[in-house]
Amino acid sequence: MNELLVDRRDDGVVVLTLNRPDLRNAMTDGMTEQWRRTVAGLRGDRDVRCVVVTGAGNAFSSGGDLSWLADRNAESVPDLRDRMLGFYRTWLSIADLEVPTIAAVNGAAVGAGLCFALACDLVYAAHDAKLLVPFTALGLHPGMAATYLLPRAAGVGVAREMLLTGRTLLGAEAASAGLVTRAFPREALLGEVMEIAARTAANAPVATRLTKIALSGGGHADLEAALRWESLAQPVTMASDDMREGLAAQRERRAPRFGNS
Ligand SMILES: C/C=C/C(=O)SCCNC(=O)CCNC(=O)[C@H](O)C(C)(C)COP(=O)(O)OP(=O)(O)OC[C@H]1O[C@@H](n2cnc3c(N)ncnc32)[C@H](O)[C@@H]1OP(=O)(O)O
Repeated sequence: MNELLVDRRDDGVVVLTLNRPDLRNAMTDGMTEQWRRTVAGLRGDRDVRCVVVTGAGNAFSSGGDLSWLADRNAESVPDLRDRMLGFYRTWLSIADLEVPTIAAVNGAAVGAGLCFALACDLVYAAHDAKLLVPFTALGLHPGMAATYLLPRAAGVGVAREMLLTGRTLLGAEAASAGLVTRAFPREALLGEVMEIAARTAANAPVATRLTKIALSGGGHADLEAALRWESLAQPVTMASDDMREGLAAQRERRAPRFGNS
């Protein structure tokens, strides 16, 4: 079974769909391996301008495969540690892509599935999507960088409540709490996300990649570090054909035609 669907569109947007709807897109070993190979193929591909991830059926992802977890009793902690590190790093490699990444959370996003969505640059959720991280209810310590990604997205208070009590947020509440970027009615979600992705993909590629790098460090950098980076990166784009094209398009009231560098 193809557990990860890949749709490459002409506008530079690639849509990756987790495809085990019968298990609510649980992250099985097969899907994890397909994800690893697919992301490796996208890395450095200059035709790709934006990556969208979503789930087939009515869920985004139900997270770790519960039947896999149930079979783990006999393995040693060091062996499991290696496997879990590989599992986390494979899925979170989405954060290493240089182009903008967008999660379209079309339904439930649970545990590792929610963390995976939060590793994207932008997270759009259906109003009624259930978002939760019930690790401790399953007798588990959080994984997939939950203790890093949740506080970073929504603040320590929201992260504490979700991780310690297991509280479920619906997409609309999650948007108010800052956990996700914005929420849309379920039937409108994918259309809205594809418009946002197309707009993002149409922006100047080098300027976009440099902006993503700046934002990923920017939250932690001090003002001086931000100014040092910007005073290097902005002149790089000032010297580019893309800026000349962007200014001409603005003057001529037309859509810009950026190069592929
Ligand atoms: C290391 C990583 C750890 C973690 O990620 S911890 C978190 C683990 N995940 C969970 O605890 C989520 C469990 N699933 C759910 O809460 C619900 O599902 C949903 C809210 C995601 C969706 O609810 P609904 O649409 O009502 O579906 P349904 O009837 O509960 O499930 C349909 C089928 O999907 C299987 N399934 C659901 N989640 C998982 C999973 N995470 N791993 C393996 N199978 C799963 C069920 O068992 C069932 O199967 P059948 O039709 O044979 O009864």
